[in-house]
Amino acid sequence: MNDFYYTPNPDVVHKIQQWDFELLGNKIAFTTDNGVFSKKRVDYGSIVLMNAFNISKIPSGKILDLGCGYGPVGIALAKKYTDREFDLVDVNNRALSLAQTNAKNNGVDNRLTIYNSNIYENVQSKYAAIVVNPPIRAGKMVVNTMLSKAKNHLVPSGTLTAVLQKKQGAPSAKKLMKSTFGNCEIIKKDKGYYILESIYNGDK
Ligand SMILES: C[S@@+](CC[C@H](N)C(=O)[O-])C[C@H]1O[C@@H](n2cnc3c(N)ncnc32)[C@H](O)[C@@H]1O
Repeated sequence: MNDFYYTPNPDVVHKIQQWDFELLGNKIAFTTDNGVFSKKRVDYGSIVLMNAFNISKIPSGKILDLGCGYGPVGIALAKKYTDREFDLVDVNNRALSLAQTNAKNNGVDNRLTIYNSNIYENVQSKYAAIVVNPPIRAGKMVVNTMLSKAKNHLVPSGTLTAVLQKKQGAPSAKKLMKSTFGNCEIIKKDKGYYILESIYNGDK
């Protein structure tokens, strides 16, 4: 049996929970279950990430919520920024099915596309922004690939915005993002969570 939230099909008995949570000024109804990340409340790092995300800095186009879990980041951003479309991807099918339910129950499913992808494996589009709260427990290879390959999935001037705790590798993630993109800023620090942001300036 495994209840690892970062596997395709967590083998753990279902325990559906429903609760409301205020994000970016909107009350959002969530359904969660065992076998998904942060099932009892929205993760604090994800809240810091969505609060720091600055829509006015990004070009026009779709936004990718990478490792969406049951959907808090993508759904909260979609509720707030009603002229944008979003793709939500995750490797965990249970999380994806909850994200679909949550998108529908909060009236944003018409602007969200939710699908399975192991990192960027099934990601075809280029995005105005990628937001990610990476799965530290899945290991460095997964986290580093999410950060370093983001470049291939952004339009010029698009941004990668990531949240990591200082103690879980934010400084080395910053170095990796800087070496990949040529730039990386810490745009927010809150209770040990760092929000790192890089801009894709196009390949010259
Ligand atoms: C830290 S959680 C964040 C979840 C969600 N964004 C949130 O705010 O609650 C990281 C997510 O990455 C997903 N993940 C793990 N490995 C992955 C992979 N190889 N490809 C895509 N997603 C993955 C996990 O299933 C998990 O939902």
